Amino acid sequence: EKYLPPGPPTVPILGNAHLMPWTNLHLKLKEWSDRYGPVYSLKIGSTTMVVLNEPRAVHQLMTKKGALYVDRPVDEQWKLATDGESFFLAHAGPIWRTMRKIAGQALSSKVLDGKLAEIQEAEMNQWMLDLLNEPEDYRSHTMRTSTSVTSIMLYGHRAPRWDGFWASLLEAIKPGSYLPVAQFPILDWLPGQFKTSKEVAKSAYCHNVSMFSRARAIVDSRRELGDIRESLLDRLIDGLIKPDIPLSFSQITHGFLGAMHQGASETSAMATLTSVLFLALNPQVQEKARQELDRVCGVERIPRWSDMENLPYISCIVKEGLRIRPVVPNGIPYRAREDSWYEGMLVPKDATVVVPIYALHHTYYANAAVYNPDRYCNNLKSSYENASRPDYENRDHYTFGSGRRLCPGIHLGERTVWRMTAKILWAFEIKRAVDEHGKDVELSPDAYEIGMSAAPMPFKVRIVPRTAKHAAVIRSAAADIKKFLKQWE
Ligand code: HEM
Repeated sequence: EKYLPPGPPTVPILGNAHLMPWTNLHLKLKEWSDRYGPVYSLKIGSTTMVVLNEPRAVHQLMTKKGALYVDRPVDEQWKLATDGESFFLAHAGPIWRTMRKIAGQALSSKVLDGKLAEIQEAEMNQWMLDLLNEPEDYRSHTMRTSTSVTSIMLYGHRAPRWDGFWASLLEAIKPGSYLPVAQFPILDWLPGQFKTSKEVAKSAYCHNVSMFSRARAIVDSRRELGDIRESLLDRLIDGLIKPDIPLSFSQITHGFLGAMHQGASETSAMATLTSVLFLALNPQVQEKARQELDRVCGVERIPRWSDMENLPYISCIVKEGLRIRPVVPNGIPYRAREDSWYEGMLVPKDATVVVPIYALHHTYYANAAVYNPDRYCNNLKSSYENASRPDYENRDHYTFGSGRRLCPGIHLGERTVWRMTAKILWAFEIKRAVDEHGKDVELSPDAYEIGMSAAPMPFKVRIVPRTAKHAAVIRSAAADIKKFLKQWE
């Protein structure tokens, strides 16, 4: 005990459990770091949690000793809700390793930028048309587009409408709904009525299994009709991707593809909505982006991912949005496999290890609370390249996690947010909404709903085409892609 990192004073039995807040844990994790040091520990009953709010500690432990921090904490509630199969929470054994390898190959930058590039661009162009026609519904259009891109990649089916089956996959119950704080085992210390009941976890499991099974059934039926597509599931079924060890039907359908869909759709949409919010609050950033876009694409051409190297300021905007409001503010916790040491402090075997993404982003970046895309003008490497750079002090952000459990959708997530950011800025002005008296409607950069992920609460903005010419280009591009998109329905 005496070698543990410092932390708040404990009380008998509870340890620090009574100090855990019900909301805004991300702010508390930062506050404790300011008080007790960047690496600190908490006692939750008999368990130890170690928080690493320091780039050096994350590098030394999560990257250099990654094999020790590759597991997730063991939690009964998680097991009930996922049958122990979910990619997110799986024990880091052979099945998890097999899933990681398949995801790494299927969602590599090469695959995404090959045959699948055109369909991602087309979906985003459709999004622009939707914004043009129904700007007030920008939130649901953004969610539909993000979930559609994911279902095309995973299942070969797009979500043409917000009220159809493929969009409804987004309603798969997220870990956050049955794990409000269970990831930090405080719930075991609270009276029964406050606990997330086991029933909730079990019903999350049944709901998700039925959604993911239906997705699989749709793919199986279309394949029976000879319609074979370029999706991850199609390639798995055809043996074009060969798992190192055989995965059962349920492991592929629920634990792997289902979990990937859960991890993909909302995260990318929320990251884009954060950029929309901060861009509305910072018209000067929009103006600077437009100058770059006009120089590279003019009015005639919609920007594409292949323009990325020539549009560095767009990449800065994407990175700054991911930094200032990370989508998973407290990360997903890890479990220490063995005792290890950091600067004379013990991280004991079985400790829950937390990399507090929001706290890191708001401690180590100059004027961290200020939205300033320019901070990235000398760091245009991808998030993936940044995650493994040896000069860890210059890492762009931790929004996709750390170490060996780094988000396997990092390339797809980054591309989706980049494409949306470039296209919306090229085509539209994002203006503050005005009320009936002509006054700006209040926009708060802090109005977020925070559970396991952080989602900006619905906010009002006006999304206005920059010129009639821009609107015409959107309409003509959308007419061209209608037929192309049809083949994914
Ligand atoms: C902006 C978009 C995204 C963000 C911010 C994001 C963030 C994260 C974070 C923070 C983690 C935890 C990493 C860790 O434990 O260190 C994670 C894990 C994961 N993400 Fe993402 N993600 C995004 C997009 C995606 C996409 C597009 C997919 C799949 C197509 C995906 C699938 C997953 C999966 C399966 C895991 C669990 C991996 C494991 O435990 O081994 N995510 N993501």
